[in-house]
Order: sequence, then C-alpha cells, then structure tokens
Amino acid sequence: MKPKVLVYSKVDPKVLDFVKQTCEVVYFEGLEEETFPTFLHELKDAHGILGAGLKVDDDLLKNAPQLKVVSNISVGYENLHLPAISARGVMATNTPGVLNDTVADLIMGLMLSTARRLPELDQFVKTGQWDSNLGEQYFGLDIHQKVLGIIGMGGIGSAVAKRAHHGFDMEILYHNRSRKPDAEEKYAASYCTMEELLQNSDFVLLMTPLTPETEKLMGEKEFSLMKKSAIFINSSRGKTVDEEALIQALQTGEIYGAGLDVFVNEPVEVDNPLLSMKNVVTLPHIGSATYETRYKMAMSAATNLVAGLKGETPTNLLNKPVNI
Ligand SMILES: NC(=O)c1ccc[n+]([C@@H]2O[C@H](COP(=O)([O-])OP(=O)(O)OC[C@H]3O[C@@H](n4cnc5c(N)ncnc54)[C@H](O)[C@@H]3O)[C@@H](O)[C@H]2O)c1
Ligand SMILES: O=C(O)[C@H](O)CO
Repeated sequence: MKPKVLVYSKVDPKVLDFVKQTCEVVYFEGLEEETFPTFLHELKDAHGILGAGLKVDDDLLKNAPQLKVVSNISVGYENLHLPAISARGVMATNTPGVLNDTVADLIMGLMLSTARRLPELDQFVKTGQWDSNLGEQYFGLDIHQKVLGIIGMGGIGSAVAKRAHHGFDMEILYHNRSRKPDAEEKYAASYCTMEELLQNSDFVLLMTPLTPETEKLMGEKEFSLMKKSAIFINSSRGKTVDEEALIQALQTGEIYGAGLDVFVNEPVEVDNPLLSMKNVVTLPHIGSATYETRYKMAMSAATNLVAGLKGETPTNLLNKPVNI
C-alpha cells in the first residue's frame, strides 16, 4: 500500500505527479479556516506532510500517530518544534541552497530600491510630479564601493556577499556564529563583532534564522550604533527585529532608511507606521518568490519527503528522530 501524504500548500503539478508515483496524495492547495478540520481528519492516518509554514508541535502531532516525515517547503523552519517531532520518531526536512541566488538577487534589489528611492520616484513620475526643475529632491545614495555588513553569513548571506563584492565593489563585513573562511577568501569579507559591524556599515543586512537567540537581535541599542546615513535591510524573519525600535530609529533619523521583506505580523497591518514612511521600502515576504525557485523548493521538499518515506535519509534532514 502506498503511504499517504497531505500536501497543504499549492505546488507545481509536476511536483504532485512526482509524489504520486510513490504516495497517495490528498491535496489542499493551502490551508484555510474552513479546510483545516478536514486536514486534521486526514492527518489521522497520514505518513507525510508537505507544505510551507504550518506550525508543527506536539498538539498537532498527537493527531498524527502514523506520521513519518514533515517536509517544509522553506529553508526557515521556526514553525517546526524539532524536539516534539524527534520525540515522536518523525523526520523533519527543509529546503536550503536552492533559493540562495533568488533571495540574494531580491536583496540587491531592496538595497538599490531603498538607497535610490525607486518606488517613491516611480510614483513621482506616474503622478505627474516630474518637471524640468528637478533637483535634490530625487537624489539618493550610492551603493557601489560602500560597506555592507552581513549578520548571518550562511547560504543567502554568502550569495549577497558575492554580488556585492564582485558586482558592486562593496567592502564586506560580517558577523556570524562561526568564522567563514570561504567568504573571507572569495569576497574579502572581514569578520567582526556585531558592534563593529553596526558602527562601520553603510548597509546592514540581517540574514540569520529566527531562533531564541536571534529574536529581537536588532533592537534600540543596535540601531543607535548604526550610522545616521545607513540603511537597514531585513529579509530573514520579522521577529529578528524589535519593530518598535526600528520605527523609532527611522522616525528620529537615527538611520537613513530600511528595506523590509519581512514583518513581525504577516500580512503587515495597514496602520503599521513603517508603511507610511518614504524612506522605507516594503515587500510582502517574496525573497524566494520566482516561478523557477518555488518549483525547485517544492521539488527539493518532495524529494526529501519521498526519501524519508522510503526509509532513506533525506538530504535535508533537520533532526535525529528517536528510534531511527
Ligand atoms: N525573505 C525570504 O523570503 C526568505 C527566504 C529564505 C530564507 N529566509 C530566512 O533567512 C534565513 C537564513 O537563510 P539561509 O539559507 O542563509 O540559512 P543558513 O542556515 O545557510 O544561514 C544562516 C546563518 O546565520 C548564522 N546564525 C545563526 N544564528 C546566529 C546568531 N545568533 N548570530 C550570528 N549568526 C547566526 C548561522 O551560523 C548561518 O551561517 C532563514 O532561516 C529564513 O528565516 C527568508
Ligand atoms: O524560509 C524561507 O524559505 C522563506 O522565507 C519562504 O520562502
């Protein structure tokens, strides 16, 4: 009998076909309030789940006694409670690597958009404000030859360092849990403390996972250390930042601007002060959102899932389940 899999996010039909070769699939195309009870019902005899963002903790797992694999279609996995998943002998997987270049491209775009005020000036032209006497009101800041500080020099951080160093002639500083000799050699990246990085960077990119250690990693003290001319970029998770402190730093001119792909609450509330600031460029958490990369992520997650269900070790196994 084929193992039963619940796919709870929309995926390319080719990914579904791949999973269907070895599994019986129940497809949800996204979980809504109305479909969640059916999902819970189907979970009772499911062997695998595949999708993005579902909170998987003991509360959910107790409804899933047959479960063998939880496959996340994302690199971030703060939605997975790994101790609870491991304790029930279940494998957990994510999708690192395949999205590095796409997210790094977007981050370069965010840096350029914020420094050169692209969305604001786009509106300027489209609303007929462009006249022949334009002066400093449309000036921005250069990004080439500036200093980029990267907090979290992992897969995505390194892909940004590559673009910034080789493409924009930027100087790279980084802070990470451990030294990254590869980035030091290839992108002339200099390792430094958080404090040194914040004080010396023209752009500060936050690119760590969300963990208890990184929650509110950027707060009042950290923003106060940044240059007044510096731009803060966050494409990690909203909760790595104390959003109130960021708003304050922007309102008081402690920093020049911010480019944000992630927020504490997503979708972000329309009355969030960040949305009405001209010096803030916002995006709806779309770092990896291209057709090509979302396909690769879903296929990577499907491959992990099928491997786990076949009794093999998935390439991107995150945990050590008991009894395995
Ligand atoms: N905006 C988006 O669409 C999007 C897309 C992909 C990933 N992300 C987020 O970005 C995160 C990073 O992705 P990645 O693929 O580069 O992961 P990664 O694991 O390759 O890199 C993360 C790096 O952060 C470092 N780190 C962890 N905790 C740290 C700490 N306390 N202080 C300093 N450094 C620390 C790690 O050592 C590692 O080098 C993901 O976990 C996810 O939350 C967001
Ligand atoms: O963690 C990730 O992979 C992104 O945030 C979702 O695509």
